[in-house]
Amino acid sequence: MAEPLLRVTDLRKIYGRTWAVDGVTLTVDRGETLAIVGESGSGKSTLARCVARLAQPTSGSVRLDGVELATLSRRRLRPLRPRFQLVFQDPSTSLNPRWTIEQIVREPLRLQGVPGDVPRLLAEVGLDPGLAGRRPHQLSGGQRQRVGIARALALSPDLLILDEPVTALDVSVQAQIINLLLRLQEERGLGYLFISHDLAVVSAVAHRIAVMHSGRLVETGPAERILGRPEHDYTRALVAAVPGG
Ligand SMILES: Nc1ncnc2c1ncn2[C@@H]1O[C@H](COP(=O)(O)OP(=O)(O)OP(=O)(O)O)[C@@H](O)[C@H]1O
Repeated sequence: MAEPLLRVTDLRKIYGRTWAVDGVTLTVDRGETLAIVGESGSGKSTLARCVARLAQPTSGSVRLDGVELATLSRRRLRPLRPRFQLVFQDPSTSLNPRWTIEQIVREPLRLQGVPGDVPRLLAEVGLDPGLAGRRPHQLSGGQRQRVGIARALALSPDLLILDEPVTALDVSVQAQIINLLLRLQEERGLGYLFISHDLAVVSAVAHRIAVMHSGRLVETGPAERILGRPEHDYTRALVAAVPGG
């Protein structure tokens, strides 16, 4: 069988006495969205940060296309960074307010020393390339998140780690960003590790869902099965809490 794009095995992260991530095993294929759902404090963001190596895992394995990331030095990790990129929850804090949109989207290209077509990236995420000279505060929340996505796409990654990417947005804007993410996945064959506490959002994007509780995955399966016939009590409670669910 082909190696999945992302294979996380028995990943752990301890903060003081808290096992924020406690033995997580999962895979994400090319073109697939695995959503991680769970309440606040269940460890979702820590998992995302460990996979992206913004936090150093305490133990366990993170393999991208079979290459181990968890134990690589920063220097050896650097050439692999373009292949996995993060999109953050709040574009108003994750985009440098002093930079223009052009500078923000160009930054990963500059750091890797590669050329790139910023106007084309802006157009690809549905932004008028004429906005390139503006600064983040001159854009709407949805436009800012499109900039965050354009920045993440600049180095042509295989995997996007999306940490609550639409949580800070109005519901109507959420739908537009979700549609954009679906289109980009189809066009580019991207794998998504999609972190969200919102099951309504997750039902629109996920192929599979992993349910996280106290640092562990209590249940993983196809999205329809997890949402329609949850097996674990914790998942049942999450699903029951969704309006109309
Ligand atoms: N840098 C840190 N230092 C100490 N403890 C931390 C740190 N980051 C997370 N934790 C703890 O790890 C646990 C998991 O937190 P995490 O933020 O990963 O959960 P989450 O599911 O993403 O929650 P939220 O949706 O509120 O961000 C919590 O108990 C949290 O207090």
